[in-house]
Amino acid sequence: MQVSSLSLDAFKEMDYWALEKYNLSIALMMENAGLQLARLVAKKATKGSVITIGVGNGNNGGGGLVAARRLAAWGFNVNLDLAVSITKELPKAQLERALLFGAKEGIPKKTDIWVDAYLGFSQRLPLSAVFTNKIEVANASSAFKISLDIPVGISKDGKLTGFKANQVMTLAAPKTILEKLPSAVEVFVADLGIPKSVYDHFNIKMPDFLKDQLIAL
Ligand SMILES: NC(=O)C1=CN([C@@H]2O[C@H](COP(=O)(O)OP(=O)(O)OC[C@H]3O[C@@H](n4cnc5c(N)ncnc54)[C@H](O)[C@@H]3O)[C@@H](O)[C@H]2O)[C@@H](O)CC1
Ligand SMILES: [K+]
Repeated sequence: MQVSSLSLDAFKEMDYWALEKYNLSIALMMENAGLQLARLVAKKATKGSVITIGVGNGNNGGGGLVAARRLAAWGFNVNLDLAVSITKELPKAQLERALLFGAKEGIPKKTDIWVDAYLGFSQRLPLSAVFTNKIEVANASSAFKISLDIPVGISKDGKLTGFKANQVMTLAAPKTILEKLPSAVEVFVADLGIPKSVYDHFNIKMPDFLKDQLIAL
């Protein structure tokens, strides 16, 4: 029987296998993730929308920074809430590009759309104080909230204890941890460019990415 949702560990295994077997790189997949995230944000935004993207020092942050660059390129007002110093090679390069494209560092007075690319599937609970403080500030804002991959601070049983996302854009395949989110939270799955043979190998149903690379679940 094929499954459609994966545990985070099963997803990491599939992801790693795809990277190795098909000579894919994280940078390449991050580019796909960031483009789909930018599309989802742009659907919600209007011309004058103020967008804040919360960024951590990992690949989740890197995906958020690709989205920041794409949104800035489309003319949006993009702000970056850097939770920690961005020192890792890949997110650092993405940060430099996003700034060159016109994204600004800092939290503006009012945000219309707040994106959580603070932490993704490598987050360990409890979060450090710097992240809990960031989540508190974001949750106190009236902004529409979108999480990349999984919300920062989500508990193992899927309780939305952290960032209060209105939408979650998860990558490549649905994750079981997202099944227990409140029903009002809209979950989307985005195409990372992983081929069908990888889904078949792991006995997972591939979302119909031929139709659209961003699918509402
Ligand atoms: N193929 C892939 O693996 C891809 C992954 N992408 C994204 O990358 C994410 C995973 O990236 P990473 O593994 O770099 O990690 P994350 O971005 O989830 O986390 C970054 C780092 O935060 C630190 N951290 C973890 N728990 C913490 C805590 N409690 N307090 C403070 N710091 C903490 C860790 O050092 C961790 O490495 C995914 O969720 C997804 O969004 C995408 O960008 C593209 C492709
Ligand atoms: K996230």
